[in-house]
Amino acid sequence: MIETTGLTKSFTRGKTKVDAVRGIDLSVAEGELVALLGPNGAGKSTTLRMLTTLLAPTSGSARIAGHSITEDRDAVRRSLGYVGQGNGGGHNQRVRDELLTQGRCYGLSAHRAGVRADELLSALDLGDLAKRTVSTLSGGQRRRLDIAIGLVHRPPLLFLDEPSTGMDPQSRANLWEHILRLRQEMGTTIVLTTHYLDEADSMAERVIVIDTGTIIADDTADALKANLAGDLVTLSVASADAAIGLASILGSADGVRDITTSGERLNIRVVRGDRALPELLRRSESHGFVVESADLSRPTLDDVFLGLTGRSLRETSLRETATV
Ligand SMILES: Nc1ncnc2c1ncn2[C@@H]1O[C@H](COP(=O)(O)OP(=O)(O)OP(=O)(O)O)[C@@H](O)[C@H]1O
Repeated sequence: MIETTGLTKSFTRGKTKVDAVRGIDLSVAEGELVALLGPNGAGKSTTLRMLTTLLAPTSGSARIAGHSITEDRDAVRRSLGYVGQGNGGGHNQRVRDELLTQGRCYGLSAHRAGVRADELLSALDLGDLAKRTVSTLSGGQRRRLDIAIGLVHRPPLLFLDEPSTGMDPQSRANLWEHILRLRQEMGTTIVLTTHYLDEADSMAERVIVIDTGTIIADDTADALKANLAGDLVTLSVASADAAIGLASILGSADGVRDITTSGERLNIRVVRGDRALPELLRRSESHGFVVESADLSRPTLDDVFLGLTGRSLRETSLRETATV
């Protein structure tokens, strides 16, 4: 559905050149649900804007549903829906009229535009709001309308740029219910960007981590967490000396990747915490160390980002948001 080779975009800001996207090679198959995850300014939106033909790449190429984004823009646009970061609905239109107008823009007859509008109102639970003016909708309702607008022409591919940013947890969960249902019913390929680590973790089948314009990891959330971060076992012993002594013994245990001590605590990165913990406790005991407490925590995608870049995604995003 999506194939890119060396996709690159540079901007010139005054005398400064900004390399927003630096040679992205990407392949997304039909029906996949992919999250692009990265801090502010990583190049996620610029990538989406190139793939949707809104921005011309500086170099490299991409094909959407077999069509070149530079040579066959009309066919590309017919193949995709794009829900950008801002709300797309005309504020003074009524909800159903907005969908009718969009359908007409895509060349549907008045009758077919009406049928499609009603289908989408029902699919996105907007039926009760059909006569409401867009400006009176809540943030979550507007986002659902945006998605309906993106789907008017039945595209096989839908791009969502931060679909749930700024929503409360309940509205986010509701939006996701709709996204997942649409996908199940229509088989739509979905590519979205998000800042929400938990969202990428639980909803996407594949997570592509982008930093400074390049892809730095691409896998399922589980595989990224297992391969790049690992679980964290924390053991406490009686003293800092005991912790240092025990660390030298546990370092060679199966599945241990890294051990650090902090006072009487040992922080042990392991491949699979559920398997490693019993072995670590057995070893400690057989060498005469008394473990006073043991804790196992699973990594988050933030740990993955930290492992890859040495920076926390959460902090990077917050810091960069603060300096905008
Ligand atoms: N039109 C533009 N002119 C100049 N620089 C731009 C332009 N659009 C984006 N950039 C710069 O390109 C880089 C990537 O921006 P982009 O919006 O793609 O990041 P992002 O990952 O989508 O960030 P966010 O999560 O904040 O939306 C940033 O440094 C941004 O300031």
